[in-house]
Order: sequence, then structure tokens, then C-alpha cells
Amino acid sequence: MAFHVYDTTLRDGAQQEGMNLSVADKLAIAPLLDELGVGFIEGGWPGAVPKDTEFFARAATELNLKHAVLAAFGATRKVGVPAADDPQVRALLDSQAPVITLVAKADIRHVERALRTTGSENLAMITDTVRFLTGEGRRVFVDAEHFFDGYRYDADYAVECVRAAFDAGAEVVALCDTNGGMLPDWVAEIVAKVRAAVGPDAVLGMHAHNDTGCAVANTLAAVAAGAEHVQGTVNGYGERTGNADLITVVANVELKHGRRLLAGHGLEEVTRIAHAISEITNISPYGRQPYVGASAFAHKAGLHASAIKVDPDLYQHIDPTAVGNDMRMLISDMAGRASIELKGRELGFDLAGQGDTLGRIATRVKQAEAAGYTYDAADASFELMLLEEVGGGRPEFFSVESWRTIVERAGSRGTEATAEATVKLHAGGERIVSTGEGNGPVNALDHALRQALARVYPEIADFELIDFKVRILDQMQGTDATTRVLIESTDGERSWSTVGVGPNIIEASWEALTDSIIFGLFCRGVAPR
Ligand SMILES: CC(=O)SCCNC(=O)CCNC(=O)[C@H](O)C(C)(C)COP(=O)(O)OP(=O)(O)OC[C@H]1O[C@@H](n2cnc3c(N)ncnc32)[C@H](O)[C@@H]1OP(=O)(O)O
Ligand SMILES: CC(=O)C(=O)O
Repeated sequence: MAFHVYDTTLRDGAQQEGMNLSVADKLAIAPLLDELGVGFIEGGWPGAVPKDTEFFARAATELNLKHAVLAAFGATRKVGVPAADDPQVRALLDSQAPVITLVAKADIRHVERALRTTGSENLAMITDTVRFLTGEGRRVFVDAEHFFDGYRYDADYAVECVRAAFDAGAEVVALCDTNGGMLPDWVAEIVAKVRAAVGPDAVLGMHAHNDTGCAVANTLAAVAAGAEHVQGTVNGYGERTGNADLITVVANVELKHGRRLLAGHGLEEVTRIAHAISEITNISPYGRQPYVGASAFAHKAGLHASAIKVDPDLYQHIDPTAVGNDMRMLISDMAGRASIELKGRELGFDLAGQGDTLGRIATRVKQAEAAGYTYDAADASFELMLLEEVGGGRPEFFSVESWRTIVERAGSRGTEATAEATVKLHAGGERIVSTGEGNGPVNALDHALRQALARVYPEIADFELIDFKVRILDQMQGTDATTRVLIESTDGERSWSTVGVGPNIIEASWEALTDSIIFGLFCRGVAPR
């Protein structure tokens, strides 16, 4: 029996607080899901949400899916209304989606209190709607809403709902943990009992929410107990705490159980696809996301690095390339010689066999981190340190004579303060004095520095500061505290981070700013002029 991977990013994922997908967003995400190799893409609820109605109308001409089949989501018919006359059921047909997934109540308490009807009318709503839609030539899946809570309250009724769906012609019944309150052992037990009740040929699915932090575990438990259809969302988006992260579910089943679920080779591209979808949803990727997170294969502890140097498998559960991710070494006060050697290798420095040098750099890192620097968030500053230690020195693009900045507020309270900075430096054989203005002292210094260097190094016109983070390190010291500044810069092609530490924010920022420019020029292969 074929296993189904059913993605509901565009429907249940879009129910996440703060997520607002336009039709264009949905049309951009669907091909990425198809590239991943999922079997079904639930596009939304046509007839209920106008954007979803438009999505299905445009999908017919604008999407060219290679693997995935579109599914339209909607509810069983209204109480007392024939399915054929229910406008929302009609809208599902009008969507032209080949698969229609109906949400049906499977908890008698919901039937009586939320639908305000009887158990038998709810069963009739399921039967009639499934029959009507299959009679119109559609494949029908049923999401048995609140199934697990319903089963724990009244197992016979919950199973009757599932049977009614299958008897009427539903191809799949997905058992839903709608409130997300289940635990893996409960799910395993209930799915096994339902499997026994409906027989071996009925396709059971699992739809899990993450309210107990167990959505993925619950989905895997359901699979182990006989479910052959998994629902979830990319990056675990969804209502409240989200849905089962389909990426983690699929990677676990494929890589741990050796069971192929995806069409094509999507798993090898899943890191890129997950991040591309994050770009569209405008929700920053979660660094610690299993498999695809930036930290999923990042190693900080020195002991880990020393074993990884012998064999990466000693500290990794899979080869990161299986999911399109990379191993990274992080440099910090927890680094040892092996960490420095491996990070050096990552950055193009061969330090193998140079025990004394590695020890010296590790000590320098530990001392700098004790003073407030942080290199795991500032790779570029660490690379500049390596250049000083083993790369023939930092490139001398310019030498600074002095800098100063003034903040002024002219006028009364309520008028905005402005800042002015003067930088004096030597570059290209000249002494350059430059002033800059800005909305704050760091901004003014940035302008003055770039202006001073612009003629000698026109390349810096491409550099842009994209993030600026300030952290007060010893907060008990009040205004005397040490300040750490992290700056992220880009030249449009790559981005890099630098760190500065100082007794005041301007000094710390100056260090991070100048390192950022030096590193950017170095990466471009510019020679000091
Ligand atoms: C578990 C889930 O996440 S399911 C997906 C939920 N998604 C959404 O709700 C998003 C889209 N929803 C909507 O746009 C609206 O809620 C609509 C258009 C569906 C309905 O809007 P309204 O007609 O204004 O009704 P309202 O939202 O207040 O209540 C839902 C109605 O559906 C009924 N209903 C709920 N579940 C079902 C079901 N499985 N089968 C049939 N009817 C149902 C409720 O009893 C209620 O009926 P009532 O209007 O007679 O009281
Ligand atoms: C259908 C669905 O989204 C749920 O029960 O959670």
C-alpha cells in the first residue's frame, strides 16, 4: 500500500498566529512542496476563505505540479441540509481539486455541544457528504476531528464515525489530535485498536498538533501502529503551538526506518526548501529545528570536535548532506585545539599538526570570550584572528589616526537629536579626513568611515549593514557596564558577522564596524592600496 505524505502548510500552517499568506505566497510555496516530493498539498478552504477560493482557481492554470495532488479542505454538510444544497460543499466541488478533505466531528461531546445535533445526524452528515462528493468523481479523505479525545471519552462513537466515512467511500481517514493533548503511548494504543476495528485495508492517517511537544513523536507512534498517511506542515507551522513538522516526520521515517516516502530526491534538498518557505512566510527559520536548522549540525564543545576530527559520525546522528545541511564548527570559550583545527579547515587554513599554534589560538579565544567577545556569532572576527595568528597578519587596508563623534540636540524637548562623526585615517597613500552625519553616533561613524574609504576602495559601496545587536554584559554595573556589539553585513552575495567589545557602545561598535569593512574587502580579494 502506498504511503501518503500530506502537507497542510497552506491550510493548517496558515492558521498560525501572525501568518498571513497571500494567494501569490501560496502559489510560490506549492511548487516548493512539490519539489520536496509530498504526495498531497492541501491548499486551503475554498468557499470559506476568499483567498483560498482564488488560490484553487489560479492553481488550475498557474501551477504545474509534478508529483503532488491538490486537496481542498472543507467541512461535512450543515445539520439538516442536503449535501448537494450546502453552498460550502458546492464550493469544494467548484474548486476542481481532485482530492477533497472533509473535517468531520468524531467526538460526541463536540457533536452535541458545538454542532448542537445528535450522534446519528453527525453520522449522516459524514455519510451524505462523502457519498455526494465521491459520486461527483472526487477522491475524498476525512479528517476525524478531535478523534483521540473523542475515543478516550466514547470509543464506540469515535470508531463509528471512522466506519461511516469508510463505508461511504472515503479513501483515507486521518485521526486528528486536534487539541494536541496526546502522548505517544496513548496514540500507539488507540491507533492499534482502530486498525483492528477497521481491518488491514483501510488507510488510516495521523494529524497531530504540538501542544504537548509530541506532535512528531505522536505521528511516528501512529505510523508504527499502522497509519499509512501522515499529515503535517513544513517547519511545523500551525494553530497554537503548531502541527507536526512534516520535515522531521519524513526525515525520521526515511532515514531511520529506511522507508521511502517522498517522490524524487526532495530530502536531499529539504534544508534549502525549508528556508525558501521561511522566506515566503516571512517567519525566521528556527535555528534548532531538527535536520534543517542552522544549528542542527553545529558543534561547540571542544570534546565533540576532538572526536569529530577522527570521524564526524562519532557526534552526528546522520550525515548532514542527506538533508542538504552542513556540519559547522563553532568557536567559543568551549573550544579546544581540535575545534580550532576543524574551524580553520572550514575557513581554508590547514593547521593540522600545529599543536602549539592551535593551543595559542584556543587560549586567545578563551581570554577574549572571558572579556566579552563571542565568536560563535561572529565567524568573520574569528577569521581575522586566524589571519593575525597564522595568515601573515590582517590586511592593512587603512590605518586609523583618530575618530570622534558628537551627539547634539538643537531646540527644545521633542526635537530629534542628531549625530556627527569625524574620522581621520590613512589609505591609498593619503591622509583622509571625513565627516558624516547620522541619526545616532554609530550611524554617523559608519557614514564617515565609508565616505573616507569610498574613493580608495569603491567596493565598499556594495557593503550594507543588515543587523546591529547590542548587549550589555555586566548588567549589575549600570552605565559602567561592558558593551558587546554584533554586526551583520552583506555585499549582496554573502553575509558575515563581526564583534566588538568595549567600555562603551561607540567604541565596541567602531571595532565591529572596522572589522566588518576589513573582512568584506579581504573576502572580495582586494589588495591593500
Ligand atoms: C480543526 C480545524 O482547524 S478545522 C479548520 C478550521 N478552519 C477555519 O475555521 C478557517 C475557515 N473558517 C471560516 O472561514 C468560517 O469559520 C466558516 C466560513 C467556515 C464558517 O463561518 P460561519 O458560517 O460564520 O460560522 P462559524 O464560524 O461561526 O461557525 C462554524 C459553523 O460550522 C459548523 N461546523 C463546525 N464543524 C463542522 C463540521 N465538521 N461539519 C459541519 N459543520 C460544522 C458549526 O456548528 C457552526 O455552525 P453554525 O453556524 O450553524 O453555528
Ligand atoms: C482537521 C484539523 O486541522 C484538526 O483536527 O486539527
